[in-house]
Parts: sequence; C-alpha cells; structure tokens
Amino acid sequence: MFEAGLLANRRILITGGGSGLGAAMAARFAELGASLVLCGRRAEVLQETAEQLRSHGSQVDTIVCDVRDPQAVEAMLDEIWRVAPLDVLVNNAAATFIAQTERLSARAADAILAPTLHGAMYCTLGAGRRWIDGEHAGVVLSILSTSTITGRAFTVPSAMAKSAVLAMTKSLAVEWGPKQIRLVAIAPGAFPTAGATAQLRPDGRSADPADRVPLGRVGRHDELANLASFLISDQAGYITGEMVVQDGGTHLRGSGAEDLLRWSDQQWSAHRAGRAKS
Ligand SMILES: CCCCCCCCC/C=C/C(=O)SCCNC(=O)CCNC(=O)[C@H](O)C(C)(C)COP(=O)(O)OP(=O)(O)OC[C@H]1O[C@@H](n2cnc3c(N)ncnc32)[C@H](O)[C@@H]1OP(=O)(O)O
Ligand SMILES: NC(=O)C1=CN([C@@H]2O[C@H](COP(=O)(O)OP(=O)(O)OC[C@H]3O[C@@H](n4cnc5c(N)ncnc54)[C@H](OP(=O)(O)O)[C@@H]3O)[C@@H](O)[C@H]2O)C=CC1
Repeated sequence: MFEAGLLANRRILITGGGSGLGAAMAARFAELGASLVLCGRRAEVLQETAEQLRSHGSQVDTIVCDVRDPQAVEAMLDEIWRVAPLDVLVNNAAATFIAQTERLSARAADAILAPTLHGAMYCTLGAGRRWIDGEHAGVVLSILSTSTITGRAFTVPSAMAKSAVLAMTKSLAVEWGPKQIRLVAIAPGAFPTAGATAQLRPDGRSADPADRVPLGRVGRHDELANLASFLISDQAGYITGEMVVQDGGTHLRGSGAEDLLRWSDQQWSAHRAGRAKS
C-alpha cells in the first residue's frame, strides 16, 4: 500500500508499544523503515516485542517508563534525545475498565485519568518543548476513542480523558502549527486486543463485538497500523488537529455501552468481586 521507505529516518516513540495496538503499529512502522523506541511499565513485554522486531532487522530500543510519573517521562525523553531527537510521538498507552460511575473511588478514577490523560500530556509537552527548543519538526499521534464523540456510559473516566486529549490535539495544532509540529488522532472502534478484551468484555456481555458493527466485523490491527503510518508520514503533511474515526460505522449507532444499562446491581457487584479475586 505504501512506498517501502515511507518512514525511513523517522525516530518514533510509541507509549505502550509492547502490546496490542501499540505493538501492531510498531511492526508496521518498522517495516516502513522507522527506528523505534517502545515504552511501558513491564520490561519483559517490551523486550519480547522488541526482539521480534529486531529479528526482522529493525532498530528498536525499549525504555521502562510509567507515563503517570512526569519525572520518569522527562528522564525517558532526555535518554532518547541524548541519542537523537524524536520525529514522532505516539500517545497509545491508556487504561480503562467498566464500572458504575457512582461507585468509582477517587483512586479508581485516577487510575484511568493518570495514564490516559496526564501521561499523554506529559509526553506531548516534553516532546514539544524539545522540538521547539531544537527547531525540529514533529508529529504527535494520539490513539483516542469514539467516546470523544458519543460519550460512553460505564467508562466515564476514559471518555473524559480521551476527550481531553482530543482538545489538546486541536488546541496545540494551532499553537504549535507555526513551529511545524502536527497533532493528529485516531478513534478506533473494536480492535480486539488482550488488554481491551480483559477490561471491557467480561462474561455477560455480547460474545461477539462484531455484532454491533455496521460493516459486520471488528477492525484488523494492520488497518489501524496503516492509517497511523499515513497520518504520521509526510503524505499527511497538511493534516493537523484532526481525529480520524476507524470503527466500521459503529459510533453512528451508539456508544457501545448500551447493553450494560440492562445489568443489575447484582451483576455489577459480581463483576467487581470477580476482579478483586483475580
Ligand atoms: C474489544 C471491545 C472494544 C470496544 C470499543 C471500546 C473502546 C474503549 C476505548 C478505550 C479502550 C482502552 O483503553 S483499552 C486498554 C485497556 N488496557 C489497560 O487498561 C491496560 C492498563 N490497565 C491497568 O493498568 C489496570 O487494569 C488498571 C486497573 C486500569 C490500573 O491498575 P493500577 O495498578 O493502577 O490500579 P489498581 O491498584 O488495581 O486499582 C486502582 C483503583 O481502581 C479500582 N478498580 C480497578 N478495577 C476496577 C473495576 N473493574 N471496577 C471498579 N474499580 C476498579 C481499584 O479498586 C482501586 O481503587 P480503590 O479500591 O479505591 O483503591
Ligand atoms: N483495542 C481496542 O478496541 C481499542 C483501543 N483503544 C486505544 O488503543 C490504545 C491501545 O490499547 P490496546 O492495545 O487495546 O490495549 P493494551 O492494554 O494492550 O495497551 C495499553 C498499553 O499501555 C501500556 N500502559 C498502560 N499504562 C501505562 C503506564 N502508566 N505507563 C506506560 N505504559 C502504560 C501497557 O503496558 P504496561 O501495562 O506494560 O505498562 C500496554 O502496553 C489505548 O489508547 C486504547 O485506549 C481505543 C479504542 C478501542
């Protein structure tokens, strides 16, 4: 679909790049010639993904970093810049779970807001400051959600965090446009991953997420990785401040949480208790 060297000489940081959609983007960016830095909290997950990519000849570094910690983010960016500036930041790390919102503790709300909103903001501000100081062009791609359009019952902190990162994307597209920094976003629909399925699809929900998708199937990871490759490449050099929805038309029917309106308090309590045991 793309010319072979589309991302040659691009240095790209993918937060949460060791698993799921982050790892899928890493594989595609590497195929297109990019050199990668993957970060996340689990060293072994990062290492396994990096080794697979290196076995195909790609240049991949890993850094253990909890993006909730601003000092850790600064240390990671210093380590990266000591070698060479980034060209692209992908804000992909995030967390979510389903819960009745009125029963969320402050700690539970912060467990979602901290990586999803604060983490993306710390990474973006840190990369942006370095790009501006070095008069270096840059691209920030954030992986968001259609909850930015529809809202989403039972995952309210995630919907809030993703909406806030969309606001950052639009705002900084203007503020940093004159500095040759583009900000773009993708709102994926259902692209099953181990992480998303564990958090969002416990027993008792529709077994097949494709049931709700007008196009009749869930997304393929390579489809998301290809869209991401286009958006971060020079081919999309005149696109900034935009979020592209990739969900097979699903959000036009609803947010996807409507089935949970039928859950009883007993079902919610069982779900919570089941999580405490696991
Ligand atoms: C395929 C279809 C796509 C369909 C399309 C839908 C698109 C959705 C868009 C978004 C998708 C995604 O983000 S998918 C990405 C999913 N991946 C992840 O979430 C990976 C990261 N996750 C994590 O790190 C963990 O799962 C998470 C719990 C969020 C954070 O872990 P921490 O160690 O920081 O937190 P903990 O100490 O365990 O818990 C912190 C507090 O949260 C509470 N808590 C934790 N889980 C809870 C729960 N289920 N219900 C209530 N409360 C909960 C705890 O009781 C604690 O509160 P107290 O009891 O008060 O102390
Ligand atoms: N899959 C889907 O259907 C959809 C996904 N999305 C979005 O796509 C992105 C990827 O999700 P997906 O691949 O499905 O799920 P994963 O759970 O695989 O991805 C989350 C990644 O983020 C990392 N991460 C989580 N918390 C932190 C933290 N505090 N610091 C650093 N890294 C962290 C995790 O690694 P570790 O635990 O090692 O830190 C993991 O690699 C997310 O932004 C998600 O919201 C949006 C809509 C739908």
